[in-house]
Amino acid sequence: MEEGKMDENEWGYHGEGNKSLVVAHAQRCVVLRFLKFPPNRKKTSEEIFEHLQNIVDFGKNVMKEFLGENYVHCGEVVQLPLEFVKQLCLKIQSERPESRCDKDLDTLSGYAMCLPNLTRLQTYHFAEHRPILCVEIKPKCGFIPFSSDVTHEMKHRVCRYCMHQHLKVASGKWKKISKYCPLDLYSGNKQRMHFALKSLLQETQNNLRIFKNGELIYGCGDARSPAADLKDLAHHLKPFFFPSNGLASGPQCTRAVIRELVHVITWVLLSSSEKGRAGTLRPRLRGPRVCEASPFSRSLNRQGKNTSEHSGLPKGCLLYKTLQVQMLDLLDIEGLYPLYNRVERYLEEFPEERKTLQIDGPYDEVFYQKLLDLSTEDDGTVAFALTKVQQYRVAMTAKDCSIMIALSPCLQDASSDQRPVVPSSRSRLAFSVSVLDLDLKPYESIPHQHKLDSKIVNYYSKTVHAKDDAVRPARFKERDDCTLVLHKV
Ligand SMILES: O=P(O)(O)O[C@@H]1[C@@H](OP(=O)(O)O)[C@H](OP(=O)(O)O)[C@H](O)[C@H](OP(=O)(O)O)[C@H]1OP(=O)(O)O
Ligand SMILES: Nc1ncnc2c1ncn2[C@@H]1O[C@H](COP(=O)(O)OP(=O)(O)OP(=O)(O)O)[C@@H](O)[C@H]1O
Repeated sequence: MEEGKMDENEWGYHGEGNKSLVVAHAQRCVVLRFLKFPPNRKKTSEEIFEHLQNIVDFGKNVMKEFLGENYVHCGEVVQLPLEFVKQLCLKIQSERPESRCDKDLDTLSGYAMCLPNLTRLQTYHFAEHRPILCVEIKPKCGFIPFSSDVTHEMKHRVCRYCMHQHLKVASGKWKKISKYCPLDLYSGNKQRMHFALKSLLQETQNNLRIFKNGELIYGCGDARSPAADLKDLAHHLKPFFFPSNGLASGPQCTRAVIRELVHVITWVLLSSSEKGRAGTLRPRLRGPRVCEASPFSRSLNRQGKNTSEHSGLPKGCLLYKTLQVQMLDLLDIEGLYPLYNRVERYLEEFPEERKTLQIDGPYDEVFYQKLLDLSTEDDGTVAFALTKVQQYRVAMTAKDCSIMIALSPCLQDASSDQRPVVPSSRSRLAFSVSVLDLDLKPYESIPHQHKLDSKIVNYYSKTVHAKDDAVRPARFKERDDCTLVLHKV
C-alpha cells in the first residue's frame, strides 16, 4: 500500500458482515477489510493491530494447514493515513445497509487488512479483461452432532441450520424458511447438492451472493431488501451459460441458465485442488448423513426411498476439508461448556496464565500442534479442557466461513492457462475456489453459544416439531410439491 497516494475516491463500498467492512479498489484487484465495533467500544490502536495480526497468523499457521495453501488468502495488515480512512468512512456511509449500522468502522487506529479481491480473482493474477462471475456461499454447519453429551434428542435428527431457521423467521430476521439444508450440500451426492444450491438461489438470506465483474448482482446486500429475481440473474448469466437448447429468452431459457449455473457450481465444489491430499485432520466423518427437516430427504422418505444413500465428498475438495475442521467440535457445545467452565475457574485463580494458555494468541505453530489431539478421554486436567475449547473455537470458525467460487470464460487458446477448467455448455470456464472470513471465534463467545443452542432447540421442539407431529398425515398429502425436487435439474 503506497500510503502517500491513498485516495478515497479510488475505493468503493463492497460489503460487510457483523464484524468487518470491506471496500474494493476500483481498478486494482484488492480490498481493504476494516474491523467494526459498537459505537461505545473503544479499543486502542495497539489492540486493533494485534487483533488483525492474529487474524493473519491464524490464517497462515492454522487454516492454511487444515484447508490447503491454495484455498486460503491471508492478506497482510496495513497502516493507512487516518485522513484517508476518515474520508472513506464518510464516502461509503450512505451505501451501508441499515441493518449493519449498529456498528461503526474503526477509523481511529488506521489499521486494516489488505487482501486480494476474491470476486475478481482471475484478474488478480492475469491482467486480461475477461468477464468474471463469482458465487459466494456461506454453507454453515454440515454435520449433525454425534457427541454422547447431547441431551436434546432432536439435535441427533435435525441439523442446527434447519432448526435455527424457525427462530430466525420468528424473530423477523428473515421472512421465509429456506429449503436449503447444509447436509444436502455437504453430501457429495449430486442430486442433493443441486437441490441445496437451487434452494439457496430461491432464498438467499445471507448464505448466497453472486458478483459479476466485482459487482453484487444477486443476493442480499441488506438483510431486509429483497434479492433480484431469477429472471434478472439469468440475464446476467447468459454470457457465461448461454443455454445449449438455443433458447434466447423466456422462462425456459431462465431455467436452462440457472440449471447450468447449479451444475457448474456443483462440479467446482466437488473438484480437488490438491490431488489426493485429505489434509492434516482425520476425524472420522460420523453422525447421521441426512437431516430430517430437509425437504429433500422428507420427500424421499415419503416415497419410501433410502435417504442415507450418498456419494460422499472427494477428500481433496474444499467442502470435505471444511467439514473436517467443523468436526473438531467433537463434544458439541453441551459437552464443551463444562470444560470451558473448568478453564474459567482456573483463569479466575491464575489470571496471569491467560497469556501462556494462548487464549488470545499468538496463533502460531505451537497453537496449531495442540489442535491435532483428537482424544476425548477427559483426564480432568485444565490442559485437556483447554485443547477442547480451542478446537471448538476453530470448528465454529469453519462453521461460519464463506466459500468464493470465481469463474471466467477460457480463451480459445487456453494452453498457457495454469488454472483448472470446468466444462459448460457455452464454453469452458477457468475457476478458482477460496475461503474467506477465517477469523478465530472469540473465547468469550462460548457462554453465548451455549445459551443460543438451547434457545434454538427449545423453540424448534416446542413449536415447530410439536405442530409437525399434530398435522403430519394431512401435511404429507398437501406437500406433494416437494416431489418436484426430484426432477432432474
Ligand atoms: O450463530 P449463528 O449460526 O447464527 O452465526 C452467526 C451469523 O449468523 P447466521 O446464522 O449465519 O445468519 C452471523 O452472521 P450475520 O451477522 O447474521 O450475517 C455472524 O457471522 C456471526 O459471527 P460473528 O459473531 O460476527 O463472529 C455468527 O455467529 P457465530 O455463531 O459463528 O459466532
Ligand atoms: N477478500 C475478499 N474479496 C472480496 N470480497 C470480500 C473479501 N473479504 C470479504 N469480502 C466480502 O465482504 C463481506 C463481509 O466480509 P466478512 O464475511 O469477512 O465479514 P465479517 O463481518 O467478518 O462476517 P461475519 O458476519 O460472518 O462475522 C463478505 O461476505 C464478502 O462478500
